[in-house]
Amino acid sequence: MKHAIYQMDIVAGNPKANRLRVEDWVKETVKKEQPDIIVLPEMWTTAYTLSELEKYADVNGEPTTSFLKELAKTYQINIIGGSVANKREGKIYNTSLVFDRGGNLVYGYDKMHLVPMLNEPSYLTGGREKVCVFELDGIKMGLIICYDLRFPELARSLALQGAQILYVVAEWPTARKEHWKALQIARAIENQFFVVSSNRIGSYDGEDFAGKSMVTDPWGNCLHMAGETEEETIIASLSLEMVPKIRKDVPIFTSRVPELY
Ligand SMILES: NC(=O)CCC(=O)C(=O)O
Repeated sequence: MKHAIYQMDIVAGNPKANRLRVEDWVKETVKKEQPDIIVLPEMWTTAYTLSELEKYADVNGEPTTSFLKELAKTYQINIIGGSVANKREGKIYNTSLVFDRGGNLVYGYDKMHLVPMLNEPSYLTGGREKVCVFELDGIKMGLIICYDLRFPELARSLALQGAQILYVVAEWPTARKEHWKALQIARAIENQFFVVSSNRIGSYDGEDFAGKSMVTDPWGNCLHMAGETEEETIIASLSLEMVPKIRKDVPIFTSRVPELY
């Protein structure tokens, strides 16, 4: 399954400009690489303009849903749509949307762990739906948003539900870049699945973002890592047969005794 991961800079508070950038990137990348699936970062329409989200947030998932749906259908690609600020019933969520090649919305997720270090709890509402896996091209996958990466129980739940790939869409700051790398490798090793991430670069309101979008295999090898400061596209084909092989060779899922812990 060929992935194209967009490590992008984000124009703060300008959803229209960011949609144009994504549209151009998809057009160019599909022409050059014919990926099966594309991956975008967290809050890619607005950046962390939290105090202004009343103005910039989507309303009931629009216009992002129509925009990504159209891209998926036009280019017949699966889309892990990063996340966007999304207003529903007077509350703003940090919402991820996933589309298949036919433009069908196959999964939606509201970020459940809001990050205190970036002041999210003052502006956003955390999702309270139980997480689940979704399927694209017949492969089970899970998706988490940035700070969620620090909660191993969440990734484990998705692995137990059969995920072979975990996507992490992020705006992870440079200040904690060592955690970013180590946590992805840890989640990959302990759950024996691929971890694929898209992080932004650039700065907003005094915070620098780390880039270093990554692809880690189920053995914990980092197969790809982007740089820290430039927009980049990672192209990665995943050998999914590694997942059952490693789960057979190091059978942690049959060795677990969850009733004891
Ligand atoms: N956007 C985020 O969730 C940032 C998470 C973060 O800064 C951290 O976990 O550290």
